[in-house]
Amino acid sequence: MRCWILRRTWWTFIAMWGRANVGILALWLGRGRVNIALGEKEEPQIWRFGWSVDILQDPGEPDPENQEDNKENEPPQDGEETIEPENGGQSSFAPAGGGVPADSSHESPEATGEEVREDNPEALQQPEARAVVKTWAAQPRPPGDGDEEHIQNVMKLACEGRVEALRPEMSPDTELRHGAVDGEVRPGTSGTEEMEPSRTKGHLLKGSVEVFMVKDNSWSTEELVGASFAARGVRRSGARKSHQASPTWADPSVAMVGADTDPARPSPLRRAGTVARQLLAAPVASDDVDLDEVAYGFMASQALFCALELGIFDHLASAGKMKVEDLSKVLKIPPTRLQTLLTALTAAKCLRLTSGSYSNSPKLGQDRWVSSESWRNVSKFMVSSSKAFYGDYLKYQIGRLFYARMGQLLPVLKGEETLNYSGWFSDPEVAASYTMAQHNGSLATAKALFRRVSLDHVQRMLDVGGGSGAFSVTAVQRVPSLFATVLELPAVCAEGRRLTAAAGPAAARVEFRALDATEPTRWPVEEASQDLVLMSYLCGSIPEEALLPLYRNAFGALRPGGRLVVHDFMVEDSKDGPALGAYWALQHVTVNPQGLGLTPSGVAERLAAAGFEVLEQSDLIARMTKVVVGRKPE
Ligand SMILES: C[S@@+](CC[C@H](N)C(=O)[O-])C[C@H]1O[C@@H](n2cnc3c(N)ncnc32)[C@H](O)[C@@H]1O
Repeated sequence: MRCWILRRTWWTFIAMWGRANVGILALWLGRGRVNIALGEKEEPQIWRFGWSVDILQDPGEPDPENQEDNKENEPPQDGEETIEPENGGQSSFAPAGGGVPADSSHESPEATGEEVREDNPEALQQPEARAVVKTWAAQPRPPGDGDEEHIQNVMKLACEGRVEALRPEMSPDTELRHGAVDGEVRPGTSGTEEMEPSRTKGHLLKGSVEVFMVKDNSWSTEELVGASFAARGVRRSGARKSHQASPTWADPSVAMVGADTDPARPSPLRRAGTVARQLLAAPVASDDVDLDEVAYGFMASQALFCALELGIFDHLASAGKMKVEDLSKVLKIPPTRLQTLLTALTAAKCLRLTSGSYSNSPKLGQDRWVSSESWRNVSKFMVSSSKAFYGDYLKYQIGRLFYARMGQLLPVLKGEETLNYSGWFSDPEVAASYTMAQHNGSLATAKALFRRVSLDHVQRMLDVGGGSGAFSVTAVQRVPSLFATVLELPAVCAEGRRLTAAAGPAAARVEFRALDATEPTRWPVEEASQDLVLMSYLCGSIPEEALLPLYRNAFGALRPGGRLVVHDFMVEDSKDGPALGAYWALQHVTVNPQGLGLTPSGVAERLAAAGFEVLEQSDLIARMTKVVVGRKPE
């Protein structure tokens, strides 16, 4: 027995010793890989942030006379590596790329550095991994290289914690990180425009870069800056190479290695890119509320609404950039006061301040490598000449009307009476202003909806609570034989007729009929005469008790096989978000306190109760609106 115990102890000791050695070896190997991944030179020389693979393989002083070097520093020309705005405009670098490529088999694991992640993910969290990134980013720029301003800007923004994702349509940070790193392709939407999956891939990669730069507060400024440069370098160089190498957009960094370097000797850029992606995948340090952002967000809202009211974005768009004194003369606002507004807008990233002048997001083709992707939203969405402009929606409806309504939330929650839509719109000015704003907000959404919901075989459509007729106009423009009837409150019908008239001859196929949807009377259409009934943003605007009668009316109006499409602000069935859907539901309390905070299952249950088969529940505007489709059985 003693002998057995001794033998056992001896073997246990040997096994532990062996394991310890393997562990030490693994750590050593992991450390080696990390060092390799971050660059062979302990003290990298002047770093050029990845504009040229050649230079990156051997970082050194760029030759100012060398035309190739200079070319790499030039901003890309319009049309190069860009997506046109109508495609969703998500990425100006990699039109449809990003994520992990479908086929990366040409790469050795060593070249991709993937084993760093798989074998030893902790290695990337080790201090030396970050330290090297830090050293790397902190390298001085060669004089005359022309990028100092950018570096300073990025550093400044990173220091202030202001470099972050701007896109409201993005998924939560964590998802993006993992989505990007795992190369997952997720359909998504951009604002109100639908994106193709391939573009979504690019979007995810782009998004991830922006997100990791900021959101993880556990990172030091140097780490953020360093990793951001790493990721940008990878993306930028890779996008060019993959563009040349293949019409399908693969992971830029991978494409770059495959196309331009010897896989046996991966370039420092490639390795650094891998590290950046690993860091990207690091768990989010905190999921806590940002109390200040929530509490003081209304001040930023007002800055934005005032800028829209004053036409600041339009002025800056025409002039390119303006000093506060010049803008003050144009707007006739005292310079000190205006300065305060401009500072707030700059802090909120609506504007950019460079050498004492203010500008909107840079235009495509300028300043791209640091800023254009993250600072495009104002130029794209808030300048009235842009196709994607929705500033009027924010200005007239959110800024002028809902902002004030929201101030009534507490009394309404406590039971105080409030005006419903019908009462609110008895003031024709309110009805007109609201409806005009809604038109500006809904046209793009309508296009996105009808890309999702087919109009094949739809000849007759009812647009209940159809507002300005934005959805009806879009539908009749798509289908030349389609007739649409908008059922709306009387004051809105008047404004709707005026607005649709501007849509040209197709508008003749849109008619407006007055109706209060809360009154369960029969609708002014024949039974079983409609192919499609649409309720966009109506169900959140009327009391819960009116919903089932409304759906029953829709059922009666539809032919067998016809569909009812409910589109609205909705939260998930779990009722824990998303935030934008939840805020809108809360806003609705101030106009419709008896309303149902909409969820897909809440709507679906009522559709089923009215006799519909529920065909689909899906997102339309990411994190904000959803669509539930019911079909009347044949
Ligand atoms: C946010 S707007 C949406 C308009 C349009 N469906 C769209 O998506 O652009 C909500 C609309 O519901 C209409 N609405 C609210 N209560 C209504 C009621 N009881 N009867 C008819 N329409 C109503 C409002 O007049 C308003 O035009």
